[in-house]
Amino acid sequence: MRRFARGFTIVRVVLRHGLDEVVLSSFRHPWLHSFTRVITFGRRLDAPRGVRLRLALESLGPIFVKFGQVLSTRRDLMPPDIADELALLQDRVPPFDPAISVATIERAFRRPIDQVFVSFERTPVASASIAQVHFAVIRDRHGRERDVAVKVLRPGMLPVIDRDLELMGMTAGWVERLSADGKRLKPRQVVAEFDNYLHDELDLIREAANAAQLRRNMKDVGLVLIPEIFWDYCHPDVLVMERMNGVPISQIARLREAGVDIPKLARDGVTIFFTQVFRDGFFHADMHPGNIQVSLDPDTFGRYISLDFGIVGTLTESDKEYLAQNFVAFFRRDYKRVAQLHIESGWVPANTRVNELESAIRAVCEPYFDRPLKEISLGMVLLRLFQTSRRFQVEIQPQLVLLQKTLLNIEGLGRQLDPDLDLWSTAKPFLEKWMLDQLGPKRLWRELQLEAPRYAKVLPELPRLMHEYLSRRGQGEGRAELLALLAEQKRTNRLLQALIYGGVGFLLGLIVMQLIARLRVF
Ligand SMILES: Nc1ncnc2c1ncn2[C@@H]1O[C@H](COP(=O)(O)OP(=O)(O)OP(=O)(O)O)[C@@H](O)[C@H]1O
Repeated sequence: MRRFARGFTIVRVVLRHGLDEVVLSSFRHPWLHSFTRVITFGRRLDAPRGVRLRLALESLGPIFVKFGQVLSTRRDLMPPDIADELALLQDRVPPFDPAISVATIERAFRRPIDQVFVSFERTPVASASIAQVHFAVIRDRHGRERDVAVKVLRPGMLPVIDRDLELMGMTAGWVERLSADGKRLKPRQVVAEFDNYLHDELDLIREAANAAQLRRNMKDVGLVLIPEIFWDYCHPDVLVMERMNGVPISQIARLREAGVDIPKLARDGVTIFFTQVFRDGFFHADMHPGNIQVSLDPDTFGRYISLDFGIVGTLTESDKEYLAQNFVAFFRRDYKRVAQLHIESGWVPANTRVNELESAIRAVCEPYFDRPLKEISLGMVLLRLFQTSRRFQVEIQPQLVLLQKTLLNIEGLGRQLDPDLDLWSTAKPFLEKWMLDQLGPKRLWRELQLEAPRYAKVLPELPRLMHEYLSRRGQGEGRAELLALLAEQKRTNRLLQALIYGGVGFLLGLIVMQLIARLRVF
């Protein structure tokens, strides 16, 4: 019954905001259009479609707002006017009663709150649809008091999320079946991805693990601080981490006044991003200014502070390699190579014609080279490439979409800090060094080291494996082949030995003759 009522509310909101025009525009069933025209007779719609969609999602509640935020990053699927409007969605909800935070913590740790924390601030510092943050003090393993931030999950979210997701899934099914664009847009897949993403966000242990991994990765870079996780105080519903004290990155005037080198800050942001992406293949993918602060503490002055680790992106070795090569080929204007890389990496179907893709990519990229390099937005180039790929039946990989979104965030942030920031010259030495590492002896040595334990295990087993193989193959052809091979190998070895001994003997002979000749001279 509840599901029915919720479904009814959704239809009402869709009709009130005139979204039937958007939803039904590609539907092939004329009776649906006539029917909605009749039931919405006399309706006036003044705002553009993107604004109406944003307002509708806001009125449907936080889960739909989150859905809109996720959709805004899928610029490979959304028309630009809608994506821009969805990007304005704010996850603003009133805080929940602190008594609920306390109850959640007490349930998680099965102790009264004053036995969990030395002190706990009931008024939250921030509140969003999924969680709320409070400050507190704990006693760590060494008995020291530590200031912490406590993230508490909003209770009862799971059933609400599941109900809304079920309705979204149902609607996506209709769109896929009835809309002419259904096959390309893959709405059911989009909802399934959102489902995964939301359920991940409901597990704060996962977020804590992301933070711990990023902190370890970034330790030697010395440009960014990531809160320490207090694992003894973590639970799927509660995350306790070091409390950070920084100035929000958006307060540039305050940072400048405090003496922070702002252009360096912009360059450091790019370095951090490229290190996370290309060195580690593990990057913070929610880099909006609300999650970034700058430290003014004398020991860590001018360093970034990263917060909120709910969304991270991961890249495989081959993704990283192809991306780096793409960037380098792009800056050399080698569009053929860019096209070949897209095919080799499997980002476009193998039967794509290189020259067609090459000329489409040229049309995307060439206009950028009329501008100074510092004005080229790599995020924008990637976005255009994705849009071009749509014509080539490409299914954009989710990790690349996350990367492109983060790149846009970083560029936006960097240029806000320093309008003269030249992203390419900041990134180029990094990428070139990385490529050298990938292809050079360092990489070979690293791979040998990685493989060594496997060889160490396999080598002593080799005679046994050989024997097993021979007995399995019995006296048949296989055995004869193998024996022939072994005989051949023995012959080759003998030949090599003869050559080496012969060569060494010849050299020794030459040296002795030279010595005798010299002795004669003296
Ligand atoms: N370790 C911390 N130290 C100090 N303040 C923190 C810390 N973690 C979070 N905060 C504060 O809480 C706010 C919200 O935190 P966070 O972004 O992690 O929550 P969220 O629920 O994921 O919010 P949103 O989804 O809106 O980004 C931060 O902007 C910051 O002000």
